[in-house]
Amino acid sequence: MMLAVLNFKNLVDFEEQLQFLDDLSHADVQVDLKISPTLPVPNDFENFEIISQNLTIKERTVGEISPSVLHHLNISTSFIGHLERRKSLNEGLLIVRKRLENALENDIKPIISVGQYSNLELVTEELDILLKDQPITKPIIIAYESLASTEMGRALYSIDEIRDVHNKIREFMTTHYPAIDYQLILGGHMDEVGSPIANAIGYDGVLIGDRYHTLASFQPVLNVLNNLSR
Ligand SMILES: O=C(CO)COP(=O)(O)O
Repeated sequence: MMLAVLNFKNLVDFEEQLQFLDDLSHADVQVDLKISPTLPVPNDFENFEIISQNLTIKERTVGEISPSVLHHLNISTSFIGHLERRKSLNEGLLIVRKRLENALENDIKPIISVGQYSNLELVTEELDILLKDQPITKPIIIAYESLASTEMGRALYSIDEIRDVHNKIREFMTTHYPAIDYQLILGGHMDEVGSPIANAIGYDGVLIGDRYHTLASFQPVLNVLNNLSR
């Protein structure tokens, strides 16, 4: 089954997000769909999973989402170091590592985002900095995102490029972290055209941002994802 992660981001009106969730709860969803609204809401929908956009560090701090809040909402998956968050808030990899430690300690499945640099070698270096010596014993999700494509609002990569990234990350994980069970997803202007290509290359799923604000606008993508999952 394809994995599809939908991330609403902070500029999408929250009422609109709630309406989208409600409409989706009545829709035909065949794909493993995970959705992160700006504010986490209880994970009690039947045909998709609510996940968190962020998770705090272990030390005492203010204004961030704690594992306890997520457990209360029955949420068990969270983004760790989403690329745009890291860039806009100038957040370095060491703090992302601390978020990951907190996720692992509290049984929260991390979606680890990489792709800060477009250079292939740097993608696996970034991944290595995050994974090194972390006690990962349960499945994780690795999201590679073409950050430039998200920022520019169009697909800036060629099929060869996203295939190279896919093969490089798979090879790196097999060589350096053979014990880690992971799903690899692709982000960066993914839509009804890009999703089948990602699937054909071998990605386990796609990461989609805030370009769709209503079920009606998302429906063509959902139809394609449903078909890929059947
Ligand atoms: O950042 C993303 C998802 O979190 C991807 O955004 P786009 O789908 O708009 O490129």
